[in-house]
Amino acid sequence: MSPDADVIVVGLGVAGEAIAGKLAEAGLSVIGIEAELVGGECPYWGCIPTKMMIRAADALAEARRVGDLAGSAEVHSDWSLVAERIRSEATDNWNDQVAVDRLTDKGMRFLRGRATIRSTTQVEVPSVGTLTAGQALVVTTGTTSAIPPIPGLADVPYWTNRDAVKAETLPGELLIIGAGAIGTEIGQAWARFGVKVTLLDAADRPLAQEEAESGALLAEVLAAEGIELRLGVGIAKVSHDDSGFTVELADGSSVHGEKLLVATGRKPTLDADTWQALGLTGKPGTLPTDEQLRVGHGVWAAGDITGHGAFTHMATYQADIVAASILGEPIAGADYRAVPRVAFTDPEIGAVGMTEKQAREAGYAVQTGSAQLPSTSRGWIHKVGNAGFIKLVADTDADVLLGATTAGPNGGEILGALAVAVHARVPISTLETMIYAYPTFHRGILDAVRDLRAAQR
Ligand SMILES: Cc1cc2nc3c(=O)[nH]c(=O)nc-3n(C[C@H](O)[C@H](O)[C@H](O)COP(=O)(O)OP(=O)(O)OC[C@H]3O[C@@H](n4cnc5c(N)ncnc54)[C@H](O)[C@@H]3O)c2cc1C
Ligand SMILES: NC(=O)c1ccc[n+]([C@@H]2O[C@H](COP(=O)([O-])OP(=O)(O)OC[C@H]3O[C@@H](n4cnc5c(N)ncnc54)[C@H](O)[C@@H]3O)[C@@H](O)[C@H]2O)c1
Repeated sequence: MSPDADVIVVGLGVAGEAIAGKLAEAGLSVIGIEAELVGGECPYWGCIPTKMMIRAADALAEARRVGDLAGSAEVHSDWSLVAERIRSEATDNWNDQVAVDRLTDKGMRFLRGRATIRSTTQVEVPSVGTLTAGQALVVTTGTTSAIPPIPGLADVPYWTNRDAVKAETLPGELLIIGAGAIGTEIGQAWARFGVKVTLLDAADRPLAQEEAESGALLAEVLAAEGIELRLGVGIAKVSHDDSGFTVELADGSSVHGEKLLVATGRKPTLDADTWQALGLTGKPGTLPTDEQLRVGHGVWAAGDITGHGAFTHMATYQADIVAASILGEPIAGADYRAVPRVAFTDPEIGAVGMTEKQAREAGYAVQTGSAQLPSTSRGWIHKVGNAGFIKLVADTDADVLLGATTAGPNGGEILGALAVAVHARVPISTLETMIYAYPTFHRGILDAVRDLRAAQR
């Protein structure tokens, strides 16, 4: 029996859309299957709409800083502008026709439906039947919200990021379980629009995977903006009645609020049958891949499902490798040493590579150096809203950086320089002797390098 296509791509989110488009453009016959919306989580319920919220919330915060710097400003927030922008500009009212057309114009055959992977070459699609790939099966099915097994939670009408992104009006109060990237970004943005936000996390600080200093700084800033933080305490029970949600904590206290957002991480989308169909053993989880993103013979994966960081830039990075690998083109294998992360809070928390703890646990000879932004020229000029720091994590044997954090105004942009340094293993002696423009925030890197050198002496 002849195959139905050279390549079948299951899941047309960020990674699948990029791979299917590249392969179709290169002349392969490609079938792409999507259960929901082509583009996936990022454009419709993730990165883009939440960053529109943050852009608006940051404008409110800056306007409120006028009193300290330039006179006075009366600020009135109006969420309807944000909701309308998300609906019309970001998501086209959650309609993916433009994205579908972009792919079909490249020659891809599009199928809407939830595919079931039957083997390393065969996929079943409702009302279509079984399809066979001749050359490659690409699994790009992403992740969904992980809902923890907290007693009572499954029985209450909690929100995930999807409900928050679709909100036409804001509640008076929002409880958020999870002070990670989603919880802190949405929590701060909504608080700036007047919502009384409570952030709950079992970990003792926000962004618990990042440097301890990042969490401490963010906790201080969020508290100063009126957000209640209940950190380092587990959640015993959740209940809901006409007056809203009650979250009972393990220390015996409780909090009450109108809406409850659960932002406790993501989980991979593959069940046990799919896992077996792909020839894998053990418990289903994220897909194990080699450096060309191969899961096994004729099967590739990319994006969140590979477990190398749930970021759009990871999905697109891996997509390029998958497309080249299938086309037999030369490309460097995946390298995860310098994965950049940015929490788009204010201050932005940028980070790349290893944290100090990770570097020490990996056995490197570690030395750190840091600079506080308010003590730099630009930070001092900036004044209100200048909280932040730059922290470098060095391998003193090799004299290169293993990781870095850039917290502060434009922290995610300043990160760029240090992402290059970690990725390209730029010698610290080079970072020490290059010229940094004055007075920029990134000039703080030089202060942090000098602090590192002083600690080495
Ligand atoms: C609130 C939020 C904010 C975020 N902000 C950022 C950010 O600022 N920066 C950043 O880099 N990342 C951000 N992310 C993460 C980013 O959205 C993801 O890393 C990215 O979407 C991953 O792309 P993907 O293709 O792996 O998966 P997805 O985008 O999840 O796409 C997977 C697709 O596969 C489809 N699918 C699944 N199973 C099947 C099946 N059996 N058959 C057919 N189709 C199927 C799904 O419907 C989905 O469309 C954010 C995420 C969230 C939730
Ligand atoms: N700016 C960005 O790039 C961005 C923004 C949003 C989301 N994302 C991606 O989406 C992923 C998911 O975001 P997220 O914020 O849901 O996850 P996360 O992993 O960043 O944070 C989850 C938080 O929930 C807490 N938690 C887990 N179970 C808990 C429980 N039972 N009780 C109390 N607290 C609990 C954890 O301690 C953690 O702090 C992120 O890891 C990131 O990859 C990226």
